[in-house]
This record gives sequence, structure tokens and C-alpha cells, in this order.
Amino acid sequence: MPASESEAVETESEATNTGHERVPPLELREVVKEYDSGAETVRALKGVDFRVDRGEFVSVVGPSGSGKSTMLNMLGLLDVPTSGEVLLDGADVTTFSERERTDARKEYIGFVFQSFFLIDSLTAVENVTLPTVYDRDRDATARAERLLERVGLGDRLDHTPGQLSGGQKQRVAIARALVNDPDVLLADEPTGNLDQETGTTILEEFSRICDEEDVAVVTVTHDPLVSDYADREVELVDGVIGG
Ligand SMILES: Nc1ncnc2c1ncn2[C@@H]1O[C@H](COP(=O)(O)OP(=O)(O)OP(=O)(O)O)[C@@H](O)[C@H]1O
Repeated sequence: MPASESEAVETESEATNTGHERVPPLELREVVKEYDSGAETVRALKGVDFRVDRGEFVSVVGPSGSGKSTMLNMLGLLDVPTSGEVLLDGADVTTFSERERTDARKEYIGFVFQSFFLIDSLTAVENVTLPTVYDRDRDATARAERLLERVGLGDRLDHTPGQLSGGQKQRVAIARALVNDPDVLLADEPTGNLDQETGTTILEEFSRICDEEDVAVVTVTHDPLVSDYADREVELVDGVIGG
């Protein structure tokens, strides 16, 4: 579409929408997820509607077994719903092939986990370059170095995980999650293995990523500290939002 035409569409859409006129990077619509285990069917999500916007930090909380991991798996395109839609930049990924879903995941989504999942024998820079879609070329290395500098680890580039503290390891994991320039960063209990002070620095990092890099961040957590840093808290109770 020529620039002038796209500007016209943008202006028209801004004129007709007073609130969020941009398509959210990730949205769930009426998502139901059931697990079949022999005779029993567990309904883990019971019609979840959820959206996150660019530059927004949302914390999903809820008791054990309420469906948080299941919801994160849907948002991360790691699993598909039994019914409902998962919209990535407006495209329903439930219509994608597995290959298309994998490609979309690599391109648009970064993951951070409680247990970091770093490779012990690789340096910080090498760990960060691992998910790059390119070969480990100079571009990927330079980008990894820049990301590590941005998360405050410019002086730890060649350290291996065994030479880093818990908070530093989590920051390597965050840099790795950002290396493919994702629209969305998903984090599962990102402060779970950290003391409160270190957890705070990680949460400040998420806020910075939202504000400065316009990335959408969604965390799933039991840690009440996370909600102090999030723009919005969403509660999941027994597979339903806002219970
Ligand atoms: N693969 C599976 N097969 C069968 N049931 C499952 C499966 N995964 C999850 N469940 C069930 O779905 C429900 C939601 O589980 P989920 O792991 O999403 O909850 P959660 O909120 O992440 O829990 P926690 O905070 O303890 O990690 C639970 O009843 C769980 O037993």
C-alpha cells in the first residue's frame, strides 16, 4: 500500500476509534482449552478474552491450577486452544500449520523462564545468540553484545552462567529473549528463583523494555511484587479471567 494511502487508512481509523486504534500484538478471544486424560476431561480455560498492547506490561496472577501456564502456552503459540482464537497482530494462528506457528513464534515472541535455561558451557554472548534465525554471524554477536550492555552486563560478555549471579543469569535470559526483536515478551515466574532485591531489578528491566522498546510484556506469577511494576493485573480463577 502506498504511504499516502496507508496514512489515510490510519487517519480514518484514528478518527473512528477513540481508544486503542492499533491492532494488539497478541489477543485471545473466547479461548477454551480442554485436556483429555483417559476417562476425564479437564477444562483448564473456560472462554478467556485477553489482549496486551505494545509497550504494556501485564501481570497474570491466580491460584495454583487456575490455568496460568495453559494461558501462557496459548499466548506463546506453544499449544492450540480447543476452541476460540489466538490473534497475533490480528492474524488467527489457530488456522496456521504447525510450521507456520513455529516460524511466527520465533519471529514475534520471546520467552523468559524461572529457571533461565542457559547453556552452562557457553558464554553470555553465545547464549544470547542461540535463538537467532541467522547463523552465528558477526551481526548476531554484535546484537547480543548490545543487548547485554542494555541489560547492564557489558562487563560480563564472556562469562559463563557459572560465573554469574542469579539476577545476572536472568538478565542474560532476557537479552536472549529479545535477540530476534520480538513484539511480545512472555515470562513464566521470572522472579521465582531470585531474592526480592534482585527480582526488583528484573522487574525494572521489564518496565524499561516496555517503555523504551515498545515491547508487550506478559508475566505469569505468584509473586505479588510483579504487580507493583505491571501496568495492569489480570486475575485468572478456575479458568476464567476476572474471577
Ligand atoms: N497436560 C495436561 N493434561 C491434563 N491436565 C492438565 C494438563 N496441563 C494442565 N492440566 C490441568 O489444567 C488445569 C490448569 O493447569 P495450569 O498448569 O495451567 O495451572 P497454573 O495456574 O499454571 O498452576 P500453577 O500455578 O500450579 O503452575 C489444572 O487442573 C491442571 O491439572
